[in-house]
Amino acid sequence: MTVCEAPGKVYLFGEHAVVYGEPAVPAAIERRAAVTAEPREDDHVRVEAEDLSLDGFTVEYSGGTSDRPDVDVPTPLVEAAMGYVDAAVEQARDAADAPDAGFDITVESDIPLGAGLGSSAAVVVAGIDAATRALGEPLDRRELAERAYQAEFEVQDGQASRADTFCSTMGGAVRVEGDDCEPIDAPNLPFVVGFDGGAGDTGELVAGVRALRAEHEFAADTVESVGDLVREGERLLADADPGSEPDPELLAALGELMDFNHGLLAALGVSARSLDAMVWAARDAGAHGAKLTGAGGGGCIVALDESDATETALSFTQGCEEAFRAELATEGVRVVEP
Ligand SMILES: Nc1ncnc2c1ncn2[C@@H]1O[C@H](COP(=O)(O)OP(=O)(O)O)[C@@H](O)[C@H]1O
Ligand SMILES: C[C@@](O)(CCOP(=O)(O)O)CC(=O)O
Ligand SMILES: [Mg+2]
Repeated sequence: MTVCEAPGKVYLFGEHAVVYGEPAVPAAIERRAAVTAEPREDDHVRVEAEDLSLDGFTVEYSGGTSDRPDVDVPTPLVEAAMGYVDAAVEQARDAADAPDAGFDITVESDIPLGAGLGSSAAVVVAGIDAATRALGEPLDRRELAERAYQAEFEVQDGQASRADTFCSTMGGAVRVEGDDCEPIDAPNLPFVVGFDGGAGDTGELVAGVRALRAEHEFAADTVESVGDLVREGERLLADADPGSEPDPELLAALGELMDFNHGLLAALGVSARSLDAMVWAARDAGAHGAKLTGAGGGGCIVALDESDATETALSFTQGCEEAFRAELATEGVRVVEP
């Protein structure tokens, strides 16, 4: 039995624009998905995903995607939920040259689903790592990240960047621009997350931005402007002392860029009333800056505040279901049981 766990992430800045080749800076946070992989004698895959919103379920199916699991929940829900685990198993089979390998897979996660904290990437990264290790063919982290990206790319119909999967694999803060992915030094940023209890459909939201961008030059310019502010944010981070407590001037400058980034994302149509309400509650509470994180449409915002004021204000904000401090996860995917 092999167990690996991988972290979720917040976007300091750059989501959506990163899909079109602009740079983005996500940072891994201490909320993890743990995947257990136990090889089987046959070619079946049995998946236990207790944390899924459909009250959790267990399914068993044989190799290949044509054979759908036999469970008592609507097929589209199962397919949506199974997609990433399926894709991870396929990548592991391919990497280990074991097309008929079967597994018992268990997923346990404390990352809310579809909320912009990268639960899909964490499941895929931990899943491929656990399954390849269980087959005795561990991957180096660069290959693991690349295969995890391929898996997300397939499930999301060709609409994915390498940002989530690279960040979840490596941990810490990273910068991603096209296929150029590098860990970066970052100070210990005081992230506060607000969660509206809902979710957004990543594929649909990305497709919406794609359509806007194709239709209006000003939407394409907006995407480019996101890239410009990310480049400015990168310069700020590069000048800061890595690993230290950030000084107030740096926090103020990063926060200003986050505020700007949220405005541009809202212009691109991916914010929501609940996300805007949480962003404003954070700003009113004195956060240095606040923005939605991830695909948007619903889910989470991230704010910078070293005091407790933002977390407290969010917990009293209508539409905010949960507020918590998110520590930077300096370690990416890790083995819990070899
Ligand atoms: N604990 C889990 N078990 C199985 N699948 C999961 C789990 N967590 C997330 N997933 C998969 O990831 C999907 C959400 O991914 P996505 O829409 O990209 O949002 P995000 O990555 O922001 O959480 C879920 O619908 C499900 O398919
Ligand atoms: C919108 C996007 O930039 C980020 C999506 O993040 P999440 O799956 O919502 O955590 C898409 C991508 O980069 O693959
Ligand atoms: Mg995702």
